[in-house]
Amino acid sequence: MTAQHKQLLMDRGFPSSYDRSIAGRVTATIEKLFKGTSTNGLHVEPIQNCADKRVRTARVDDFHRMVLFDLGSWLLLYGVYPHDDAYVVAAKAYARVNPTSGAAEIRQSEGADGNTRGRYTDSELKALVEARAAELLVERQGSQESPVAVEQEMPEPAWPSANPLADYAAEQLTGRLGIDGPVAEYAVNAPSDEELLTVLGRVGGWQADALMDLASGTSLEEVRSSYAIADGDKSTGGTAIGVPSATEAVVRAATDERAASQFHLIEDDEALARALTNGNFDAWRLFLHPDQQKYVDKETSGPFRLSGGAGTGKTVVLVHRAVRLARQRPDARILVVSFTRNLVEMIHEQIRSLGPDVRMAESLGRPGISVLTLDQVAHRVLDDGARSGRLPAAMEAVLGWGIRRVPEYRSTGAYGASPWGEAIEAAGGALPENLRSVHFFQSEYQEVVLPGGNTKEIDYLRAPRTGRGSRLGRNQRRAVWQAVTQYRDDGLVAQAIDWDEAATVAAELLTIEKGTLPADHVLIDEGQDFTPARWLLARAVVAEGPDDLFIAEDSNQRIYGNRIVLGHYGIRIVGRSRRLRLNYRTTEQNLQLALKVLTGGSYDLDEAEGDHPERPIERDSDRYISSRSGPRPLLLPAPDLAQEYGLVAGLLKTWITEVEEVGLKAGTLGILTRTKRERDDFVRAMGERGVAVAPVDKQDVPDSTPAVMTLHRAKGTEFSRVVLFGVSESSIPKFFDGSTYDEQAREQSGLRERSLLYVGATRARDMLAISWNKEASPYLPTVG
Ligand SMILES: Nc1ncnc2c1ncn2[C@@H]1O[C@H](COP(=O)(O)OP(=O)(O)OP(=O)(O)O)[C@@H](O)[C@H]1O
Repeated sequence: MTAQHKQLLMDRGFPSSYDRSIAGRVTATIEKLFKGTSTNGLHVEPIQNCADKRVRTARVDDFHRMVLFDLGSWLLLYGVYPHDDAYVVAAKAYARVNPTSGAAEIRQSEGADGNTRGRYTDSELKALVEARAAELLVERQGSQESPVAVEQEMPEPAWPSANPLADYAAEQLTGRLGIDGPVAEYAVNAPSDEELLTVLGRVGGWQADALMDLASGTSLEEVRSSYAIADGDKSTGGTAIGVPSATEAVVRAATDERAASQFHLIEDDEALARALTNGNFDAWRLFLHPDQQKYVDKETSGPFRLSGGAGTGKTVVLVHRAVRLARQRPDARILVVSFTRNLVEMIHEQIRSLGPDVRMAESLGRPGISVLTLDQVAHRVLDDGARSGRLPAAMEAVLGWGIRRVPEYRSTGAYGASPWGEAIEAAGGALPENLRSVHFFQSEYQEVVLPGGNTKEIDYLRAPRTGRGSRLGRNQRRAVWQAVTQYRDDGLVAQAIDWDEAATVAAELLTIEKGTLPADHVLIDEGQDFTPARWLLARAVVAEGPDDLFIAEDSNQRIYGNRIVLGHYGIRIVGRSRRLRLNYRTTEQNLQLALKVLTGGSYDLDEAEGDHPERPIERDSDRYISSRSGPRPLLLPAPDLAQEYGLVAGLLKTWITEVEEVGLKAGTLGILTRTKRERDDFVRAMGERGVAVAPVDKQDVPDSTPAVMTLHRAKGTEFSRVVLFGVSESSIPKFFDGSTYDEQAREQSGLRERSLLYVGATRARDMLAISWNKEASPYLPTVG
């Protein structure tokens, strides 16, 4: 490599250091830097009296300069700043290797007072620790003076919670991990989790990441193995705080693969083009958390389940994994599945943006990546089955009747007119009144009859009903079967099947065809919401073996259907189940409120799978945590609906102005309601108050108008700011007629309602407001 041609290292903070409006000029500058620092118009200059003599600034435009480090054949891009700030940053920034962990870090030295990108300087950190030490002294003296604690029963507030690092000693963090002395001191003494995370947000870099991982329950040794590059006794070339390290040591540390979450390598034009898809360097494409990277790369011996709370980057991992597989195995048929067409479109776009070079399949079963819902997969399999002539036999095996062409599809519509409504009449009087419910029949059919392959009464009479609530006697089972027979007869007359039947028939077809299956690797997002029939299909589209099924799911976000056990449908994940814990989307304040909504619900599936995850989530030390801090959620109680509309209309007017001021569009605001009717009423009420908002159903979210949608539609989406509207006692939980047909159904409906609120509260990146009228929903935590 000649001195003329440079390779680039991009610091993780680089993409967020400048406004997107100058993205084009930043890219042009980087392209020139690639060709060499002496390229025309760059004016790459060293700085006088700087902390690190390798620092340079380069011209981006008349108003902005880039700060970078010239590290021989590598240029390390640090950030882009307004002209004057750039000089302040450049004078104080230095590149150093941490002597304990061996990790590279760019810091700003003592005394910097300009643009620090929101990060602490070395001297500010010292001051912070001294202030906390003084506070602690006062607290200790105070507690000695008044040792009598007043015992009082207090409702548990949403925040703040105890500092999760309080049990560590500062020396452990410094000695084992290489955390700076002042950061370690503060971390173990922080008054609460909220303050700890706010401070870590300003510490930034690998040190903040490592401490957040510790705070979410990862062990010290695991954290060390994620971030530490130090290799036995070999010298890291590290230096003390304030002292730049040798170029060779910095380059070695920053280009090590364990530094990939902090520095992105751009070695050639192709890598630059990839990094820059859509004209932007998106963090989710360039800087994966070490755990995310692990699950992108992991070669599994069979089905693998990746759990993780909302916003932990499950979809991001899935998208990276699909692209990684497609690059490594260009002829492989990779099927990526999500729950709705909207989500499928979103994932499709993300795959295109991460891997513009990878092959998208022309159709299911062809080489490349297909992104589909499982219902689309079922339809295509049925279509093939109709062409090969095997469809009637497969339908016969599942339903007891079959036809040669692909039947119509009918909705089972538990909330509207359902074909089950009439079929139930056929059950006669043997069933108790509470079980004469569309909801009961729908779930009995989905969870027992279809996956059990029941086509005759005798099959159903003997069928295990594991996991179902009410026990049924023989006569009651007979009555249920009468209704099932009627339901199927009605289907035959209409030549129509429902989507669960379609999935079961498709699974049957794939099993009896014995030909080539349509996929080599299947990656499933939103796994918590699929019914047994969809799992049977997912299992059937790919042969058992390495990397066959990769399932991302969050049982806390189950908002359809009931809890199920994958092992019952041939998907054995025992020993292959892991969890992501760091939330990238939601601020810690919003996340903690969302998690409190779940309190009281029992969601964990691992036990049911017979699995022993590396750490069950119930353990105290184990928790989801957010990498970002922000304002606490805004609570808007109102005495009646009209005033609730008024409050939210006022808030939206302010928010629209505020987001537009920072260059965002009003379409980044979301208002979420419990029902479609509440959504439509809301749109009308805002219109009357002069606030234009757009109802969103199947269509895309609008660009320049706040979007109003149901909590169900909001699954998988995100907004900069969110209003949860109508979180009133009268709206949430909402138990529809017949949905709570027995004790267990009631409990599961309650969990789904909690999950809906959790999903809603975790859609906001920056701000969350919650409004209600009269009494608040009982699921809303006490907020203190
Ligand atoms: N390594 C990362 N760096 C920066 N941003 C990230 C990273 N990983 C994820 N994100 C961002 O966090 C947000 C949530 O990611 P994603 O949608 O993949 O999470 P999820 O676990 O699938 O969420 P949910 O279950 O709530 O739908 C997205 O905006 C994504 O771009």
